[in-house]
Amino acid sequence: MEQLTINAGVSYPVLIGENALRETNRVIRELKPAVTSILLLIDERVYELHKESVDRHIQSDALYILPAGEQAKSFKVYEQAMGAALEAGLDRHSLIIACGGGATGDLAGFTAATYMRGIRYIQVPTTILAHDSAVGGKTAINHPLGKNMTGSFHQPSAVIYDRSFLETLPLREVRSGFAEVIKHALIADHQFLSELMYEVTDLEKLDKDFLQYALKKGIEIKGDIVRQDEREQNIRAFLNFGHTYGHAVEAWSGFGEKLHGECVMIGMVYALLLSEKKAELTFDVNRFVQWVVSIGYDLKTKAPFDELLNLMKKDKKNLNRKIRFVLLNNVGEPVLKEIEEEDLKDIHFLLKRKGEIQ
Ligand SMILES: O=C(O)C(=O)C[C@@H](O)[C@H](O)[C@H](O)COP(=O)(O)O
Repeated sequence: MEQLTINAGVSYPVLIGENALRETNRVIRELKPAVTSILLLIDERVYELHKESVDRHIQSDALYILPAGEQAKSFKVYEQAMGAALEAGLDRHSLIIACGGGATGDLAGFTAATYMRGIRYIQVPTTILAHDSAVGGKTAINHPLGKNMTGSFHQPSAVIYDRSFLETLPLREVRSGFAEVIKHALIADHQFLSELMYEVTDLEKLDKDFLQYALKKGIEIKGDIVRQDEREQNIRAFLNFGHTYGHAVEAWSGFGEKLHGECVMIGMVYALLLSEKKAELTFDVNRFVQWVVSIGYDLKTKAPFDELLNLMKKDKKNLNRKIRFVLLNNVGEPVLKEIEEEDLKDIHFLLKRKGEIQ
């Protein structure tokens, strides 16, 4: 098992490896002040598939089962989770444990951030996607008008990433999560991207050790950015590469029809095409597109431009009503730029053509 430390205002460990879950009770015992009671918020599918090891290694005083996937990030489920915390009698020294993918972590983290104005929580991510969302303290729920519109920066006390959860992930979830790994490479590390493009030819047959290496690398890249800018005042926005258009597609399709990472991949290709036009990108975007299509990403979307534009107008990176995009001057050289609507429209139709001939 490997251990990383994230420094983002506070410091906390990320344990990553085959049997990381076994460390849960030790990690909790080491928290100061001592934890008085524990509420486990867990994704229903994860509980179905991993009940035995979860019950054995996570000793909670109360448990509340959340709907699987993005549906958990609603005001209704937030109210229910808050109710579960109140009924369990959590106090200010209690702990919430989030066991599930990105949506579970975001909902549980937001519940912890707001319960009695903030209590501690631990992330137990169970998906590839959550190597990203479990680290860095962004917690939120969705609004029909936009993704993650109600939220808070609230760092976890620890992240316990047991890779045995990943073995039961459906291929679509693997693909969705891997988009965020690719994002970390694109924004920060040319060499890492080359390794991914060379090694990953079939997402169904990912080598376990290579996957752990890639997840750790992604977490290190993210940790380094979050250490410098916890609250997204500047460079943390780079972690949002692919998310401006991606979140718009996700919200347009009603949160669920397409998975988050599937939308982020569409958004990243969009941002790469935009980077060719509005930044100095000379990287071979066509080769990248061929690779991602060959490993199963679908770049098609039926979303009409005007509706995506209205959603992008609500993006959290915007300033003074101007849409701002993370572009790349090169792989590993992100830049935040204001973009005009005409350019956004041109690239929307360029991406549509690429999607149709993929
Ligand atoms: O941690 C960040 O910062 C990110 O932007 C990472 C994203 O991959 C993640 O999906 C995040 O939750 C999106 O945040 P938002 O601010 O665009 O809602």
